[in-house]
Amino acid sequence: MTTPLILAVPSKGRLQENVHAFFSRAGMPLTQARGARDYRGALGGVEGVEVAYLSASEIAAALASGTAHLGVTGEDLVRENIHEADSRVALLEKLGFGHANVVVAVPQAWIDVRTMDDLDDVASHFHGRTGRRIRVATKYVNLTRGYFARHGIIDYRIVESAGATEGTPAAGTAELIVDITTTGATLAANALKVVDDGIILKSEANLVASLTANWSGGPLAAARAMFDRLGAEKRARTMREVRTRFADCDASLVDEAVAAYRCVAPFGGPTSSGMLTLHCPPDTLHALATFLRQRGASMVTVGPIEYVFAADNPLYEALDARLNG
Ligand SMILES: Nc1ncnc2c1ncn2[C@@H]1O[C@H](COP(=O)(O)OP(=O)(O)OP(=O)(O)O)[C@@H](O)[C@H]1O
Ligand SMILES: O=P(O)(O)OC[C@H]1O[C@H](OP(=O)(O)OP(=O)(O)O)[C@H](O)[C@@H]1O
Ligand SMILES: [Mg+2]
Repeated sequence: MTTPLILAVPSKGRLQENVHAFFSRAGMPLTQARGARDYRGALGGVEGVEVAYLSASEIAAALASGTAHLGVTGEDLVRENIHEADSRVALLEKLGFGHANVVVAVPQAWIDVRTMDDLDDVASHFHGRTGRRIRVATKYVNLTRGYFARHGIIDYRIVESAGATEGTPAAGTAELIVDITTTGATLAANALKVVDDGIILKSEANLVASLTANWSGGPLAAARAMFDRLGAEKRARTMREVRTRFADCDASLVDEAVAAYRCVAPFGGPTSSGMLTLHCPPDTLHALATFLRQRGASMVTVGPIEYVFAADNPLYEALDARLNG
């Protein structure tokens, strides 16, 4: 038996549902053989994949150590939990969900603190005046150290926080925080504000590959099949199929349409009877349909596309380049 590809996906939390939807959309539903308490599963439609259900932060660790080949987790957790992340994992694709910014936030009452430079001044004064260093509450210890160092801030100390980080300034256990924010509601509710140049990272969920895992044989072949489907679904999702037939439809008209409406002619120019198929992005669709009718089409149909399988496999090529580059 060949060794399986281990795909690590969130077992809980806010990314879980989106990850399931992401694979299902590409025709590869995550299936848990023995119900939701089974922490191993399979991926429908692709042979040789074993799904490991882990927490979002455990996924980063599994990718770094190579116990998982692929995983879906937030970039914030990758950068925080993996030392020199880019040498051990490859962030193959941003997935468009799980958006959150890792930010430096201070009390709104600190009206003189707008920038990281202002914060540096406050930190030095605080140290000089009290003999203590200002405390930064966070669970993003490594991201905080790196960012503060890049801004030349040294007069601070980190108070590790496991949860309710935004409450620490009011509770008197820290002066400021580094945490993630999405809507800003939690920061506002705790009378905190983001420092102007205090966005450490704009994070979202990523498809991440381990560069330390053993890819030989089975796993690489499984990844290729999985990525072929993901790529086909992605191309399909961003396009609509446009069909028409009219006598004056010729190659130059197709060139014009391709240039003006960012569409593609997947099967080339029109047939001898003027039958044409185009793939067109949603935002230029109506303009394209108007153009075709002005040029003589009496009917234009538009439909969704489920998959576009092409010769290339961009995700696989990206992985291959990182593994062999
Ligand atoms: N508003 C948000 N709050 C927290 N995490 C968010 C938010 N929006 C997106 N995320 C992302 O979700 C991921 C965290 O997911 P989740 O909360 O499931 O894991 P976790 O909190 O690390 O799990 P654990 O309970 O083991 O600590 C991070 O990558 C984070 O950036
Ligand atoms: O900017 P907002 O939209 O308000 O979101 C940010 C908040 O959401 C998350 O907390 P969560 O509710 O997950 O609680 P937890 O951190 O205790 O898990 C995160 O840790 C922030 O506290
Ligand atoms: Mg949380």
